[in-house]
Amino acid sequence: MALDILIVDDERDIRELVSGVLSDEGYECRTAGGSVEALEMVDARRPSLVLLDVWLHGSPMDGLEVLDAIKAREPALPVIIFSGHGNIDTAVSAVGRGAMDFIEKPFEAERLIHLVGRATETERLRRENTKLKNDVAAGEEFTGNSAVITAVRATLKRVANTGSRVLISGPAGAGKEVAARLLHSWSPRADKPFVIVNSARITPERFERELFGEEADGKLVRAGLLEMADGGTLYLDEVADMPMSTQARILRVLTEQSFVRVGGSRQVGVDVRVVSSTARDLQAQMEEQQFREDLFYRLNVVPVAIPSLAERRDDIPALAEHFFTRYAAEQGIPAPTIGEEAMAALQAYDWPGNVRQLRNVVERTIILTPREELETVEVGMLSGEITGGKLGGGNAMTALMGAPLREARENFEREYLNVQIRRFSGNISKTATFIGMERSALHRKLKLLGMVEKKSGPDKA
Ligand SMILES: Nc1ncnc2c1ncn2[C@@H]1O[C@H](COP(=O)(O)OP(=O)(O)OP(=O)(O)O)[C@@H](O)[C@H]1O
Repeated sequence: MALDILIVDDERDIRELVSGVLSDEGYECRTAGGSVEALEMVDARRPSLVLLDVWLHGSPMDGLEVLDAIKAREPALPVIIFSGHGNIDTAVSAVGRGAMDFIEKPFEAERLIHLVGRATETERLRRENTKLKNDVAAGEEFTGNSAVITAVRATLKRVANTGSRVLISGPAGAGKEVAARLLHSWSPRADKPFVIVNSARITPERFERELFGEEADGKLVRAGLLEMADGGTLYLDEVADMPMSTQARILRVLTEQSFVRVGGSRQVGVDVRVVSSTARDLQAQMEEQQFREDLFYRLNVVPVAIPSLAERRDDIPALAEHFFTRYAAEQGIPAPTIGEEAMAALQAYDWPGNVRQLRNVVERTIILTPREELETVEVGMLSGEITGGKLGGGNAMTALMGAPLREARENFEREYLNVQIRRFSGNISKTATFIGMERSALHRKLKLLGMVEKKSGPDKA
């Protein structure tokens, strides 16, 4: 995770010496011999720290003026001043003008390393935090062991090292971002930033500024998301919401690995891996001229589809346990066990909001249930939206009471089998085992009740 240091000194020997010492410490160094070149380099790519000489012979600006120019661009960018004997006063005034510290020439390598380490501490912490956040999100582990999620995980693992572009499709809340973070954490870019471009939340007017940053009179005004993602992964969330004009520009970035900031003319080079996601049918968007076909083919090198939770109900137990454990830990209580009936209700529900909704339901259950009752999660603790009328809820019971026994029994059986079959994703063998019936007997029962077997699910036997 090399931090980028810009060394500005008119003496070549000093530049080379400092750059040698710091490179040995694992920093990436750029050097400039004069003020124009120095500011040019700051504008081309924001460094993590600038080491700046007070005297810059042969330059239009001296060190203090360069310091002012840097602070005008990026007040938060740390600068350390090199001062010679006899200009300590100047160095002190530089600190008054925003320099972080100064170091007197000639200096010991140890002192230089110490000062640079201290000056870059904030930047290092910021990067480590980003990494930590990525790890935590990846720490979601992309829970689930259904066949489809296992296959998705295998694809992500296979392409993580390659740098190929990946397009993740699936409905809202299904886990597209979790998958993208996992891919990033498995890639060689893991310790570089994972930057999200949330296309649905950025207004079309602001889009290009957000993505490409701004420049005025050749000077950096604000770095954009692309620049911040340099070396890492850029996640284009809900890519179909990107305005057409931006689509054309992003296409150029993909082919040239460089771009021009808004209001600028210089080419800024970046090395980013682009992972995008969509909940919409991009094919239809293309037919309606809402999405560029050439961009689609560039982004969709490796397609990864994450189905809705209802299409992979076998993941529900693992996900529910994962969230109950997590939210119980947050409340400082032991992870509850999930009662059989409660689990059946969770597995039978359709989850229009997918994994996000499941997570919210679990969180709500943990918060709303008194602690002493939380040893086992019972069906009654789950919110009505999950159990509503499906599992012997009030309405269903009233309907049964109003019917003769035979009809009531048939209605009950129909309802019961419906839930169980959905719970096992249409797998008749698993359903039969669970309800304690022979498979053939279950077939007969379903026929008798006029229930058509679901055509989905791994086992249509
Ligand atoms: N496989 C998973 N394992 C653990 N948590 C998951 C998983 N999938 C989704 N989640 C949880 O659901 C939340 C929503 O997932 P995510 O943000 O990845 O969805 P998405 O498909 O990107 O949808 P959207 O575009 O609406 O954000 C995540 O914050 C995470 O808590």
